[in-house]
Amino acid sequence: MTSSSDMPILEARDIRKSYYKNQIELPVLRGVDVAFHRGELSALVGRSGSGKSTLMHLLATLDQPDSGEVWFNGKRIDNLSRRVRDSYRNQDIGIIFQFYHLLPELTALENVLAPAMISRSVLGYLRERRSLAKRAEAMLDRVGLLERRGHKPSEMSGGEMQRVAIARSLMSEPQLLLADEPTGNLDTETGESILELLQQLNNDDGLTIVMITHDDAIASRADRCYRMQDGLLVDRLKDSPRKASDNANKAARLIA
Ligand SMILES: Nc1ncnc2c1ncn2[C@@H]1O[C@H](COP(=O)(O)OP(=O)(O)OP(=O)(O)O)[C@@H](O)[C@H]1O
Repeated sequence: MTSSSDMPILEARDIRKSYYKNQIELPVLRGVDVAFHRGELSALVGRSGSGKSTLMHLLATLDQPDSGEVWFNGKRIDNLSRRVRDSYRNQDIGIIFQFYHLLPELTALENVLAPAMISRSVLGYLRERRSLAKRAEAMLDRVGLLERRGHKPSEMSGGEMQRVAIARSLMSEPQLLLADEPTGNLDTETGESILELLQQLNNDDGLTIVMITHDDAIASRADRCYRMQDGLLVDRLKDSPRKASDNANKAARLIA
């Protein structure tokens, strides 16, 4: 029998996805099975065009597969209504991207607050605005950027913008962070500091992280690593089940 701690937090089952150009089918995912476990830092590594971002979009329910299933915490989520999928995305997962996706007119603090504002009614936001602002400051502090709270993206470095994006992704206390090439736009040293931050969030807070990268050296920092090639998962490169159970216990303690 599978105990709840063995159950993957996020799972893709036989996922297939094609794009069409001039009525010609381009199969991008050709039957992907992959399971990510609570408390682990996992990497999906593969060359450009292997289908990593497409898979991440499906795992995040930003798009739907042609066939196959996506499961989160033991529930199928790919076939839910748009509204329920949106709420999964807003509440249960955090997402960060290579190019940060910050709003240029807003300060760091306002960017961190933006999803909380958008997902609430005006009244709901006004009622909670003090505690939300406090939490946003705590998240900026967590990523080492509190003193930059009033800076706009144009006044920040790439590494700082990625930290703001990470702080924003943590606002809803997600169970899982999906990171698409989180260091892809950064120099080696800055990328290293972002990787260290992700490792801290994983080790210290028990946050489950799935990181997409084309870089083997970055992927080697993960506890578990899967290789994608031409729309298929071809290799499971390493496992670390002990870390998983340690972190699952840590996450359970945090929730309690
Ligand atoms: N909306 C789309 N329409 C048509 N083709 C697409 C679309 N999105 C992606 N593709 C194609 O699907 C394939 C896989 O793309 P995907 O972005 O998933 O790969 P990737 O491994 O993440 O690559 P990269 O590291 O360069 O982002 C590529 O050949 C790409 O050109």
